[in-house]
Amino acid sequence: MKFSEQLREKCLPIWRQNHQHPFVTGMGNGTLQADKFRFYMVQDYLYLIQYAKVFALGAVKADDLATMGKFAALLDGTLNEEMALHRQYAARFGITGEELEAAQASPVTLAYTHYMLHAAQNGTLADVVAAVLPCAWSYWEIGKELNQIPGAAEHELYGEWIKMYSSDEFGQLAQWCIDLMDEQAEGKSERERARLEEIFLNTTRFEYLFWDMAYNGEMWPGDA
Ligand SMILES: Cc1ncc(C[n+]2csc(CCO)c2C)c(N)n1
Repeated sequence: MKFSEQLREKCLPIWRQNHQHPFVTGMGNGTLQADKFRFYMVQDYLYLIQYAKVFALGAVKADDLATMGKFAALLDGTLNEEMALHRQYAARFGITGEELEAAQASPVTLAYTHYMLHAAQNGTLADVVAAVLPCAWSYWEIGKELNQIPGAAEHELYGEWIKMYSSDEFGQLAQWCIDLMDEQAEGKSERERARLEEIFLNTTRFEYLFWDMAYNGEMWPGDA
């Protein structure tokens, strides 16, 4: 069995919880309250900034030009395309550029992004991939599932999100990460594989916590 298949099998119960989370099902059937998505958009913007840095670390840790180039392209795409799209999408929810720039990371956003950065900074290329893979893979799975719901991709608020993450372009990125994970896990010791599994499991858990944080609008105690 491929390493990525092992990872998926191990995390399947959490993936199921992600798919059943009211934030996710609410995007699919259009019942999610706009203010919950608004909260998510702001936090996700902050998340993407840090995620871009993890891609930059992928270029640092890679030891062949093709992989370095791919991480550099992902970094460019995230910073100069995806984040611009995010700002446009956010504007539809009344979120201004100033609000995005001034936003504070919630406890879960901070914990999740710092965990990924810690794993990436202190580990090998395999650690970088284990940290980013659940984000790409789980969003693709969720995007594809929601896209099968009749009318979901045309919903005026959540349709764009569903179209973006179910797109072939996004699927290719997820598949590239899966293949790189398998390639990097090859020949690694049991101990190293266990560490990669732990990173993958923890970022998978953080994906769930991120949906939950957005659904409940969780900020720091005392903050609005
Ligand atoms: C909490 C959270 N998790 C995953 C993603 C998905 N995602 C973010 S960046 C990226 C790679 C392509 O730029 C992917 C797949 C998200 N947006 N927010």
